[in-house]
Amino acid sequence: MASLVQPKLPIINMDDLKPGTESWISTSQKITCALEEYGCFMAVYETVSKELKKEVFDSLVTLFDLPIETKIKNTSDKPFHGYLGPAHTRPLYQSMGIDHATSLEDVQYFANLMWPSRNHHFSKNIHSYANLVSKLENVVRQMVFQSYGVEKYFESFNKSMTYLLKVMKYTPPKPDETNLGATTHTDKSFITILGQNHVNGLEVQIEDNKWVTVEFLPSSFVVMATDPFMAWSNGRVKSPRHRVIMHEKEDRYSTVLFTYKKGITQIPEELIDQEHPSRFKPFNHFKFLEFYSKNAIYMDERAIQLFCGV
Ligand SMILES: O=C(O)CCC(=O)C(=O)O
Ligand SMILES: [Fe+2]
Repeated sequence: MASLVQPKLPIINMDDLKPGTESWISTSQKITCALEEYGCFMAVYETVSKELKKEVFDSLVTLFDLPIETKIKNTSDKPFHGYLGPAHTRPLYQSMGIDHATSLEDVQYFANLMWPSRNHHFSKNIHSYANLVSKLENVVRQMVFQSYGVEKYFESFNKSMTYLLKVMKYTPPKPDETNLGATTHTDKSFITILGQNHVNGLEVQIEDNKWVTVEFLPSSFVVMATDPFMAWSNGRVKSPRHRVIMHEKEDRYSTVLFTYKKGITQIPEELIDQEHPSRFKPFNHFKFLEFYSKNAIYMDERAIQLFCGV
């Protein structure tokens, strides 16, 4: 008999974890299993306080209310890093990118473009938020590296990581309009950490034809593996397909912290053995992004296979 229970993503508490403690070790095992089975999990992370979260999401309402002439000033020479407006394939979607969002000067640069008369409040909150979320990314990456016995590569990885905070607004569909907020894809960052206001809409494919609607808990983020992370792990972690469907009548705001790795990413030799023959060649992450932006034949994990699969 078919089960009536709605499948859910694993929920893992990510607050106050100290390397070497029992809870660190057991959490490392849980997240590695979750990333291998689902490619993502829900992280409960109260380190980002409710007050800060409210400040950030309130400021996103103000940000997206700016005139289009202002929003298009958010440009970048890197693919998918600048303002993206609604298009006929995604009429409900807008996004903006704050590159190097863990640096206060870079957030201020973005804020000064949007509000030439200055908006210190925005810069301060976005900068704190990006830093706290980047700490979660660091812990997740360190734990996975440890679980796979390749922690020796962690420090050098940290030195070449860059952070993009992407912020999104989805409006509810008008009658006769598609309710598709974002089409099915896998992510092209290294790790994605996703947060939202109170409006759900993210769906993750956990098996063929089986999608879960992610019901965010208070103080939670979804941690998601990606094509480059899957390739780095030699196929161990899953790069989950996901999409956004707008069922609600309210605007949905979300944030993603995307990490990107500069230079060449090597697949650790420790992750290649008889049971796991080599599946990917070393790759340049930003070159992959460029390749993907010009050859969007596949929006899912087949893109990285095409780029650097063995
Ligand atoms: O807004 C969301 O929940 C998902 C956004 C997303 O998948 C992306 O930007 O890659
Ligand atoms: Fe995504």
